[in-house]
Amino acid sequence: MNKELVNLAYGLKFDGFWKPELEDVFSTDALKFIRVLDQKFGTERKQLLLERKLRNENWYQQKPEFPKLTQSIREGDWKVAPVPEDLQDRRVEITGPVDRKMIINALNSGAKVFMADFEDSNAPSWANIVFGQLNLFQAVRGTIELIDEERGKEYRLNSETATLMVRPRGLHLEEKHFICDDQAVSASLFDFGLYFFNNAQALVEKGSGPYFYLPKIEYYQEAAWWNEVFNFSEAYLNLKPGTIKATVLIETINASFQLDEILYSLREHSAGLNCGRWDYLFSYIKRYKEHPDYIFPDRDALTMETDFMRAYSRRVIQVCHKRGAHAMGGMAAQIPIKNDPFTNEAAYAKVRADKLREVEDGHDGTWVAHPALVPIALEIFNERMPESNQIAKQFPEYQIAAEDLVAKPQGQVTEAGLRKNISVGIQYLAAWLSGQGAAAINHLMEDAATAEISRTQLWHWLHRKVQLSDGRDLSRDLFERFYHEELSLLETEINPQWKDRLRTAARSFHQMVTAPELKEFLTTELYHTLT
Ligand SMILES: CC(=O)SCCNC(=O)CCNC(=O)[C@H](O)C(C)(C)COP(=O)(O)OP(=O)(O)OC[C@H]1O[C@@H](n2cnc3c(N)ncnc32)[C@H](O)[C@@H]1OP(=O)(O)O
Ligand SMILES: O=CC(=O)O
Ligand SMILES: [Mg+2]
Repeated sequence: MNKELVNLAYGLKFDGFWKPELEDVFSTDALKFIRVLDQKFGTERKQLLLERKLRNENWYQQKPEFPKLTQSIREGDWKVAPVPEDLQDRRVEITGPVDRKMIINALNSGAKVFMADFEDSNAPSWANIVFGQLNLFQAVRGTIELIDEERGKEYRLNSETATLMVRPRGLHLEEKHFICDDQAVSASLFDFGLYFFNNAQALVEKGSGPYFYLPKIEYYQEAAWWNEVFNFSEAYLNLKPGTIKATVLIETINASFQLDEILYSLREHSAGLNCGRWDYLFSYIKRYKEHPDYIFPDRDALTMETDFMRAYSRRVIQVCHKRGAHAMGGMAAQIPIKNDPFTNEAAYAKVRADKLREVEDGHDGTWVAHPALVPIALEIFNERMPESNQIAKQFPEYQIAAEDLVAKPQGQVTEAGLRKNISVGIQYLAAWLSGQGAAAINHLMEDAATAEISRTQLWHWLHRKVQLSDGRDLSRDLFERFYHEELSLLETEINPQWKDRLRTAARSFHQMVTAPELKEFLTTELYHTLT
């Protein structure tokens, strides 16, 4: 890419570093497409975000209900368009950031689908974003490889690989390295647009297609916006309408009330829904932050067995199957524990139990965070779901009312839970600020969604001066004591070389937790600090 040419020809201002090998991805035609997308859809995205903000103000004071305006959609007899062959069987999907080695490992993992993630598990530094696009460009063409000389390991794709899906960043995020009319372009349009423009044709030619996961959608109007983006993009490349397929993550409390509407908005492009449980909890805590009766217990107590979580996941299954769509399960946070077979087995047992509940409840597939968990989840789904999916199974017996989706969480807030949130939050932020969007902390997968639960819970508990299980009220002084003790502990354990980074992360985390207002996303607050 010639920087000056881009600046002159397309009115885009480019402000990132450049490497010649990126030329494949940043052709001037691809950049022109980003420019066109942003011009055509950028203003409406901002409008949607504004509406989101207005709707979310005092959300908790409104009676939980399914929208009256769209009753006919909920009661209507319609189905989504069928999905292509390579999206029929999605029993196990592996996810991971758009890192070169992980892309190769995930595609070779034996999972049916790999979701390459620009979102929760990716810290959106310019390097991660652009090399992520290059990695995917080569993955689509089968040329991606990595030679790790130090470990004497070479990575290439097997002859059979997982179907590739890509998760662009959410609507709230921007890509600051591309400026269009003095404004940063939408990160959603940037990630989607570049991947789509560079790869859609090649994917179709090899019998697959441009498939996406859409994160953090809150209202069906946002799904309708994506649908327009898809229609326009297909026409731009002369692709058959409906070539793009997308699974929407149901990971906000608002979206839970609009499942039919979201599927309907995308019905020619829909590849079902997925239960993004971690962001869902984060969203629920945010929307109920002012409610006098809602206190969320320790993070560990908020499991999929909790009434409101079970109601949410079962409703996703019920609605998806009624509409002929896949209902995908979510991510258990356990990952393998090396050199400790006993605790490792306990972690695997938790994953098995989670996948068993999902398949028995009616999910058509699930997510795993690590290649070692692919066979574990496959075994459960193979045993209980002999067909490619179980969409044909209807669940009229699931009687889920609006109130069930927001049933009050039960349980206690403990000192241990509080300390864990502080420690995990600081450690995750330190990883994120150094460019790593997913990390293994306390043998669990942590990413932006899980860390957000820790942050919002602490903010909520502190601002409500919550009573701990031992009877103490959480005063600011008590919080400060826990915070400093947890930070000191981390400082003694960390390699001295990383101490400064840890302290910077701790300062940012502390600031967000003690701020008078709960910030909507840590990723938007801290994006400016990522280079
Ligand atoms: C809330 C949500 O949005 S969930 C979805 C988003 N989150 C994710 O996708 C997280 C995905 N998982 C991960 O990022 C990783 O598993 C982590 C960071 C949690 C742990 O990674 P590591 O510390 O590297 O794990 P570990 O050392 O056990 O890895 C062993 C091997 O598996 C590979 N691996 C681990 N996880 C993955 C993955 N998800 N995809 C592909 N390869 C993986 C590693 O690269 C490593 O490869 P190598 O042996 O060739 O060097
Ligand atoms: O994206 C998935 C989630 O659980 O959040
Ligand atoms: Mg998420």
